[in-house]
Amino acid sequence: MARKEGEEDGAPSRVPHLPWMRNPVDIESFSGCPVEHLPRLDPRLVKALDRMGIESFFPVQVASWLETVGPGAFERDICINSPTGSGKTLAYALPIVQMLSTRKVKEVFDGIAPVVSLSVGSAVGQSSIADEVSDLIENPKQGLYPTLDEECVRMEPQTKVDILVATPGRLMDHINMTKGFSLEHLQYLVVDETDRMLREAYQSWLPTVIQLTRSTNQNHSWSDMNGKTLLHPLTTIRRSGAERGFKGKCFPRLAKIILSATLTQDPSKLSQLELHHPLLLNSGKKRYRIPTKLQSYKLVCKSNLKPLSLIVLLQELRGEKCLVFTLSVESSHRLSTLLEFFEDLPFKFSEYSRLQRESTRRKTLDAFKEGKIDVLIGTDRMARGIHIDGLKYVINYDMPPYVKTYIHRAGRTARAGEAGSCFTFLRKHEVKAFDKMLKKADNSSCSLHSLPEESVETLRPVFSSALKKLEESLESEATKKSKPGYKAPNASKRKRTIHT
Ligand SMILES: Nc1ncnc2c1ncn2[C@@H]1O[C@H](COP(=O)(O)OP(=O)(O)OP(=O)(O)O)[C@@H](O)[C@H]1O
Repeated sequence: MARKEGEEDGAPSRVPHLPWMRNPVDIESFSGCPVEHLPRLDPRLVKALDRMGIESFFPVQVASWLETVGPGAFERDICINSPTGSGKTLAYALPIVQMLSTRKVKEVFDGIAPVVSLSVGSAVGQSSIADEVSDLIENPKQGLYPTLDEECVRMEPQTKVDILVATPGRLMDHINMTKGFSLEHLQYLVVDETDRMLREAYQSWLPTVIQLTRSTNQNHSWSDMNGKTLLHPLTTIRRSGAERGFKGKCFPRLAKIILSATLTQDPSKLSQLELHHPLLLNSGKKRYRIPTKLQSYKLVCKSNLKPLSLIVLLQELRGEKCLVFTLSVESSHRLSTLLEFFEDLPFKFSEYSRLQRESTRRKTLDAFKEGKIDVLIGTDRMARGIHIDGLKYVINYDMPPYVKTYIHRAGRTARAGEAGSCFTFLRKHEVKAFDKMLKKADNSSCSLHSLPEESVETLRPVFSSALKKLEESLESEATKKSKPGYKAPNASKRKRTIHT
């Protein structure tokens, strides 16, 4: 039976299930490295990194480079378990861009088509599927192969990007429906946020991708009338150099990098990835690691006073950008509606929820990034993949259920070596469980933070009238929803875009 997230949160000393996880490469034994000192880095990439303001590499980036482009030569699939904000994106993007920039098939393409540099496409459901198709698929140009007998060659549309950034749902949409969309030349597969990706089946996206890439090189060669091969398709030469352990398996292989801040150890989940002699790069000794410059605080208060304590805490933070996490969309909505009935709060806040239209969510996030909103109230949906420059504070309005949840929520701050703080509201009886949960991670010390009682008390009179208004407001919303013909803001969108 598949384990739930919390069930595999073993004690710190627990021996990992899989032999290859027992002796990881310790990312912390690497130090940062100035960009120009990284061996074999293409000078064009040095310039690009300079334009991006990157002067030196973080340890995870150095470790990953050495195992892929460096002496490790990508002989093994790479599994990276490294904290939030530690720079995992560049740790895989840089080696892949460098390795693809020199691949043989590119030279072939360059010779026959006016494409010179690598192109990156996305299939993430942010634009319509039709727009994505036109960005990703090249329709055949007549006369591209003038020497071949037109009758022998069926010119099909084909994928025109070198690197595709995709969400599983949209990827599956293209696999199933887009003519000419093919993964048969895939050289590298990166699965970021691996633990989450493996938890969600997304129409079996992973077995499908692996299956589609397995039969490369064998299928289509073009023949003349006598069966003589005229031209092999423009297949990618996946890897050259030493390879290990390929008994009967396809070669060259599809090389993989998987990454997470909370990498699963569950063998049944990891086996779906069909990793090749995996090598684990791990940060520190423990399985979970909280960023070094993250300060954790707990605030103990009665549940009926939580909204007031939150307001007092937000007043203390003086309008600094802050994310507030609740356990459900309903409680996010309840909390933000309640706050609306407090006048003159010294911070601007907004709800951020999957119940809102995607366009509303995007506008809210932009306003937050631009500093027009100080506080976002939402659920764990905000805990993954969101990077907001200068975000210093995260508040767990509701206690996170698992240490992994804590790590991803808190990890929205204290990124890229910056300092940040995470506050967690707890009821008295939750304190013990919370302390125990945090102990599963490195750097888990957590101090008690108290709020001035008188500040909470001064808000009490407004609180009772705000609560009354809240109940009225929620009642009127419920009445609206129960009327025939009511359509939830994102109902139609959800139907069209599955699982993005
Ligand atoms: N070498 C570097 N120098 C300066 N900034 C960097 C460097 N590498 C990455 N960054 C910045 O650090 C931030 C965090 O990087 P990234 O999003 O890749 O972290 P992550 O490890 O993937 O985090 P998460 O697990 O939360 O997704 C980004 O703003 C990125 O631009």
